[in-house]
Amino acid sequence: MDLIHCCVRWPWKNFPTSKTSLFQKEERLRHYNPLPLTVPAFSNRMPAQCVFSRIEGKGKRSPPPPPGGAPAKLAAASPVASRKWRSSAHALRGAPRRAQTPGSVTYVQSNLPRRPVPRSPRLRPGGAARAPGAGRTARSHPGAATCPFSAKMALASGVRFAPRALLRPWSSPVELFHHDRYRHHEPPAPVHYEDKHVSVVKVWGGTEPSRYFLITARIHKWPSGILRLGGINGDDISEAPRVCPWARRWVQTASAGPAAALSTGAGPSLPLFLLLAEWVAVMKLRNPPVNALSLELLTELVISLEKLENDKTFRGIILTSDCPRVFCAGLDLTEICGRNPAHCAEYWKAMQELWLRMYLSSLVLVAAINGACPAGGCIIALSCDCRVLADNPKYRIGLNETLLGIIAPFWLKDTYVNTIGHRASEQALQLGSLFPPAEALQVGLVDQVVPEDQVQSTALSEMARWLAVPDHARQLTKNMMRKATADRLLRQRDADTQNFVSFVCRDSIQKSLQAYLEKLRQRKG
Ligand SMILES: CCCCCCCCCCCC/C=C/CC(=O)SCCNC(=O)CCNC(=O)[C@H](O)C(C)(C)COP(=O)(O)OP(=O)(O)OC[C@H]1O[C@@H](n2cnc3c(N)ncnc32)[C@H](O)[C@@H]1OP(=O)(O)O
Repeated sequence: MDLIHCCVRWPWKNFPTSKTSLFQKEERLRHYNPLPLTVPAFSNRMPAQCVFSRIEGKGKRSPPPPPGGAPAKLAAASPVASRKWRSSAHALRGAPRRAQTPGSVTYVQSNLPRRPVPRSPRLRPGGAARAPGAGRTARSHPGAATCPFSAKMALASGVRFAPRALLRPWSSPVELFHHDRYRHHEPPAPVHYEDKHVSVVKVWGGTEPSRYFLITARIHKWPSGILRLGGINGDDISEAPRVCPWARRWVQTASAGPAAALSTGAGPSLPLFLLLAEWVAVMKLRNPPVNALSLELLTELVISLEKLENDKTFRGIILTSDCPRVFCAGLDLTEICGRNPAHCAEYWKAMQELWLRMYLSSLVLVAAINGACPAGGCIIALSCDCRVLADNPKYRIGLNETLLGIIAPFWLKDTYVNTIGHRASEQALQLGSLFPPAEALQVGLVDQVVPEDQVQSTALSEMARWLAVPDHARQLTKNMMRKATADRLLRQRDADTQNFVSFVCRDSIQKSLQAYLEKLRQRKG
């Protein structure tokens, strides 16, 4: 299994979930002393100030750490990073303004007189930034100096903007990078590009489609200005010509925010700013050939879930498959076929544990189902909060246990009933129905069916939608909806394990499992 964590620094620990709080935070932001901070180009320890510290004095910029180093640092620093930042923010507020170092481009001041900043701008999440005075001219105010994009960028690109827009969180550069915290880190892809607006200095992260990446780019008119562009892409970003229009457009539309920038064509059209507020982990199941739930995979999943749950910086997980054409083939039948009862018991306990963790997870779980999803695979998907299925008639989803001669245990049945209702479950369970996408959508097994290349981006938009809800309210509601079902298993866990073991260890069941496995192998031939 592969874990990919994408993260974005945001100035506040909790992303504002309502317009009011957004305004409040924006106000707070305005009053920060816009001192140039010298931070390492790839610092993981400045979750907030990074946003305002793109511009660094000459000779002061630390070289970026090797990409392999950053994730490790981040892993260590993430929970305390915001605390550290808070204390540095306090220190900053009282600190005297430093003289600008030669060569640094820290403040962007226009000659226009300052005007009081209106107090109630109209913010449109995801849309073009609109504030009183928008579209008339580029102005400066104390806060504008903190944004390295602001006036110069607008002048360079001809974009007309309002100063308030420059302060908008999503008009600031955002950072997004992907790394595999627990396993390995991919080397950055060699992508270079240069044009009159921007040159891409480095791309961090993989170039594989639908991966997360970070582009470090240089804005030409600001020799010392480094911009980091984060992105989520369904496209292959390894082709420079595709990166650059994206990057350029991002720059040009910075005043309208990344969401608008991403919807300009090269990036997916997402309300990205919501997603960018916190960290989202992407878990890719990777147990070839069919992501069968082996004991090892179950254990990995449980451990990873626990880690992510305990890491308070994460708010959501997107679960998807790294194996072509299969999301998850369900129980690994080789784990229960021809094995001793002790092994079967251990295996089933791991399955219960995973279901309990997923079903009651406080994180938002979105299943990006990019392949076939039978039986246990379907249960994994149903334990998530939301399911996006690729529109391919071969990608069928459902509980087909009866066709194997086995019976779905009560908690699998309950999960099914909770999702599609009693009558539909009764029918589907008895018939062992595997639904093609259109039918799965109709019966309510999945929430969206989209073209295959849009599964990841749709999952991300869904994630944004779920993350827009305050965590505590969403979590309590989830708990209220699901606890009784989970409690039922918790009360009967041992009995359920015994039932499972005695059932699958029966000779007749072993024979039918063997025959089924044989059939699968022959089908391949
Ligand atoms: C009255 C009291 C009752 C008490 C009740 C007690 C409780 C009883 C408990 C019973 C358990 C209930 C829970 C069951 C949940 C399950 O998950 S059961 C597993 C069901 N899974 C399936 O049926 C999926 C079968 N696989 C497929 O349909 C296909 O493989 C696929 C659509 C997923 C992918 O197709 P394709 O890409 O064409 O690959 P294949 O060529 O078919 O397979 C490649 C390779 O993988 C092997 N394989 C496939 N599935 C599994 C699997 N689930 N486990 C292990 N191995 C699998 C397949 O054999 C091939 O192997 P070789 O490469 O040929 O060796």
